[in-house]
Amino acid sequence: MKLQLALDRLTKKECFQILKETHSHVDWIEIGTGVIKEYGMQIVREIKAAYPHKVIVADMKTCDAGRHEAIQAFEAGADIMTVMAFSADRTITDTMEVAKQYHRQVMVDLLGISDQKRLFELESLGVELVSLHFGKDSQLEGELHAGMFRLLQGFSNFKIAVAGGIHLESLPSILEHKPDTIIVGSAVTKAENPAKAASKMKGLIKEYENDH
Ligand SMILES: O=C([C@H](O)CO)[C@H](O)[C@H](O)COP(=O)(O)O
Repeated sequence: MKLQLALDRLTKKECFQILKETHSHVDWIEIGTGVIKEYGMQIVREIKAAYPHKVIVADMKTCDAGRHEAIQAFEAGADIMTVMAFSADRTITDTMEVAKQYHRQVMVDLLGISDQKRLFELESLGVELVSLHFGKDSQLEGELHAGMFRLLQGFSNFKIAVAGGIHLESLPSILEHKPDTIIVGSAVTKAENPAKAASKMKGLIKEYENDH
């Protein structure tokens, strides 16, 4: 299982400081949507240049103009870009077509999707990687819960990432669902000691993998 660190609501200086402290504990680095909106594709370029061996996820949250935005992300050095599951099919297939040309990947963000019908459609579009996502604003009124994994029941072909306010206490119950990637933002970036928080997260993941 990979640990993906999401850099959200941070200045560029803070992003680099947190990466300096945590990079050895994380597998994938996500440049958050808000950070991209603040600094543009340049920050994706700079983080890829600083961490060339890490998988860089540009959280574009593309919902239209898929071809253009996928090119933007991959040209900037992203290994994975995100597109919203509620987008038009054509938006999703265009991003995947560009990804194929660049030998990169697309992560389809399931934020707001609660019906398996869309999952069947995504499967038939050839989607390979999805992220189960409990949004930041919803986190003000609740928590990512195990029931959300029901959406993906029966879909063995998807690689699954999971995100949404995951913290040290909630991580063990998420691990039980064996996602391929665990996305963690605030629990690390807002921690008093981000390195310690990331190392504990990675430690729990490794421990679970050793035991199962
Ligand atoms: O995608 C995200 C969210 O929509 C804000 O842009 C976050 O990267 C994702 O939710 C992980 O962050 P935390 O919820 O803070 O763990």
